[in-house]
Parts: sequence; structure tokens; C-alpha cells
Amino acid sequence: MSYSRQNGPPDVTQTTAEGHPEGPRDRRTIVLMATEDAVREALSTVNDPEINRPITELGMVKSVEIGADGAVAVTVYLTVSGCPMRDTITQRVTEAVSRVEGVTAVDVTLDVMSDEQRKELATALRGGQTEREVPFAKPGSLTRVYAVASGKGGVGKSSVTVNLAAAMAADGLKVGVVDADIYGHSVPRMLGADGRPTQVENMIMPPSANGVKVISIGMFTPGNAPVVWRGPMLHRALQQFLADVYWGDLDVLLLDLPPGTGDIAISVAQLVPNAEILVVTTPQQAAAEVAERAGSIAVQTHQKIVGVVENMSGMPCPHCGEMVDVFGTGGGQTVADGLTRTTGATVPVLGAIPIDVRLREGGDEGKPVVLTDPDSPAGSALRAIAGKLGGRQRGLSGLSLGITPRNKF
Ligand SMILES: Nc1ncnc2c1ncn2[C@@H]1O[C@H](COP(=O)(O)OP(=O)(O)OP(=O)(O)O)[C@@H](O)[C@H]1O
Repeated sequence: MSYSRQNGPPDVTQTTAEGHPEGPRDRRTIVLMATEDAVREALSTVNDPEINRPITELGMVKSVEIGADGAVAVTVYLTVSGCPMRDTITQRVTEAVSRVEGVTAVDVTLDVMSDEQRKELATALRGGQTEREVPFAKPGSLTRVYAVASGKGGVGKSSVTVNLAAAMAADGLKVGVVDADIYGHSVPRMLGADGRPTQVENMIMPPSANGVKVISIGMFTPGNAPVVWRGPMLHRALQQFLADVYWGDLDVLLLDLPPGTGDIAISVAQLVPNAEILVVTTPQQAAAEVAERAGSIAVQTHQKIVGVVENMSGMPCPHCGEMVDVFGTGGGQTVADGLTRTTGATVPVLGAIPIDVRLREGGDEGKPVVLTDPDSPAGSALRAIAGKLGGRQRGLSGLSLGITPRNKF
């Protein structure tokens, strides 16, 4: 169809009926033509899958060209070459642009950011800060940080961490997990996070699974190689996980600590002094004594203990349903009472989780029981604890209230 000057350029986005020399009843359709503004607006609805912010804000749209036939060519910058999200980004861009009126075809070309562009992006993601700093330790931080500790290994600390994280994310909170159990990292598998983190300059994009962002040393070691690191290296790794990972605005960050009272617990206290300690123990008295020792490190580091979780608290007999106290009873309360005495602040038992085969299976398969079987005894106990921790008020201490004192005249 051709257009007279009178009708204007063919960038009109509506169909009209108007007068025509051949008679008023002749109905003409003006070809719908996409505008660059409309295409860019559509692109602003496309989030980068890892950073979770619009690609337009991240400087990822290199160019937009619209042909006379309505075919749109978009060139998108990837943050790194071989970005694992390239297909997702292409698909999202194609879908968003195809929805713009007048677009007849979409062609997406991928380019890669220069070092300079990556630096700018990393600085922008740090909120303009070029220096590395731990965002959760800043006075205005609204993220609640829980360091999950235990005395002995194998008491279910990682299982508890992963399930609490998944339950809070299912409740709509933005949740991250740092697998700080450097020697026994198991969180990614338990959460089903098998992706590798992408790096933009020295900023790391954490993979996410079941709505939870997660970072682990296991994502940086080849295969199942053991990590043989000493204190200062562990400290640097933890600092990187906290300062160099792009977490975005989290409601809750959970740190899965190694068992015992080692270097990492002290590093956590230095790097995130506002982290609150969550102690996991079994009902066994011997385990409780060690757990109490691990918890009481909080006295030296001046950290708060948010509570105790008793895991493996009995097992329902598969034949009669009666609870069998495989690991004895009372360990959780013993730890809570002991820590209350040591710290002088009330330390509650937040809940007791029974032994449940589904919890173990969920961990092996990367499907947390709180999601697959939320009403199972273990699932509902974990969800109740998550509700207590996730529902707590964010701290306001040290926050600017945005009040400007009035001048006195
Ligand atoms: N309540 C439970 N019911 C059944 N199995 C459980 C329960 N809690 C944990 N497990 C299983 O016990 C094993 C140890 O759990 P997990 O790895 O979470 O412990 P951990 O304290 O983090 O150990 P470590 O610190 O040594 O890594 C896992 O196989 C896990 O699936």
C-alpha cells in the first residue's frame, strides 16, 4: 500500500476509516509500523535472567533497527562470551519484541561487552561503589542474616538451611544462601542448583534454584575435588561470597557454616557482625554439649543467637506410627537452656524436625521436602520455623529515617 503525504508517514499505530476520493464508505487500513520507542519499551520488560533487572537498565541493548517491512533487528550485549543464559536472553527478547504492534519479524544478534562496559556494569550493580564491601554489614541493610551453626557434622545443618531457604522463598521472600561449609559443601545439590556462576568483571552472578540464589565453593572447584584451604583463604572466599556476589535486594541471607567453632565462624562475625546464629542439634545429649560450645562463640563475637532447631527428633515407626526416639530426647532444650545461661539472653527452641525419609530423598534429588511434601511432619515443622524466622521484623537500628531537622528561626 502506498501513502499520500496527506496521510503522513506510515508510523501510525492504529487502524482508521476515513474519507477518500473514491467515496466515504471506502475503508482504508494504515499499515501498523513499530517505532523504536515501542521496541525499546518492550525491551525494558526483559530481565537479565541472572541479574534480574531490565536489560535496558544494564546497558545490554546495543542497537535497535527497524526495517520498512516491520522486521526488527536487535543487538544485545552479553556480559561475558559464552554466557550460559544466551538462549534464554534471545528467547525473552524475541518474545517481547514480537508483541509490539507492527513487528513482522525479530532477529536477535548477540555481542559481548567490552572490559570497560563490564567495569561500568559492575560498578552500577554495586550502587556506584567501586570498592568491595559487604552490603549486609552496612548500617542501612534490611537483610536478615542467619548463620546456621552446629557442633557436630551430620546433624542436618545443611538440610535445615536449604529447606528454610526454600520455604521462605515460597512465602515470597527474596532469599540467598551462602554455602560456607567449605569442606563439606552440599547446598547446591540439596537445592537442585546445578548451574555455574557467571562472572562480570569481579562480580559473580549466583545461580538460583527453587527461588533461592545460592553460591558455594563447590561451584568453583573442578568435579568433586576437595578444598584444602587454610584460615586466611577461607576468610577471603567468604568475603568474596558476601561482597563480590550480586545478591540484589535480599530479605534473608542464610549462611551454612561448617560444623564446630572454626575459622569461618570467626570470619562471619568479622564480616557480618549483625548475623544472628541459628544452632542446629540432634536430641542426643552428647551432640547438644558440642552444639552449645559452637553456639557460645556468639558471646565472644557479640552476636545474637536467634534460636535452636532440634533435628532428627524421633522417627515415626513405619508399622504402628509411634515415635521412636532414635537419638534420645531433650537435646534442643538443653542447648537452648545452656545458651540462655551463657549469653544472658533468652534463646528459644524454634522447632523440632522428625526423621523423615522424604527429607533425605529430597536432599539427594535437589527437591526440598518443604516444597514437595509441605504437609509431611518434617515439611510442616520446617515451614513453621521458616515462618518464625522470615516473619521477623527487619531491624531498624542504624537506619536513616529520612527526617530532616527543621531550622529554628
Ligand atoms: N530430619 C531428617 N530426616 C532424615 N534424614 C535427615 C534429616 N536431617 C538430615 N538428614 C540426612 O542426614 C544426612 C546429613 O545431613 P546434612 O548433610 O544436612 O548434615 P550437616 O549437619 O550439614 O552435615 P555436615 O555439616 O557434615 O555437612 C543427609 O543425608 C541428610 O539427608
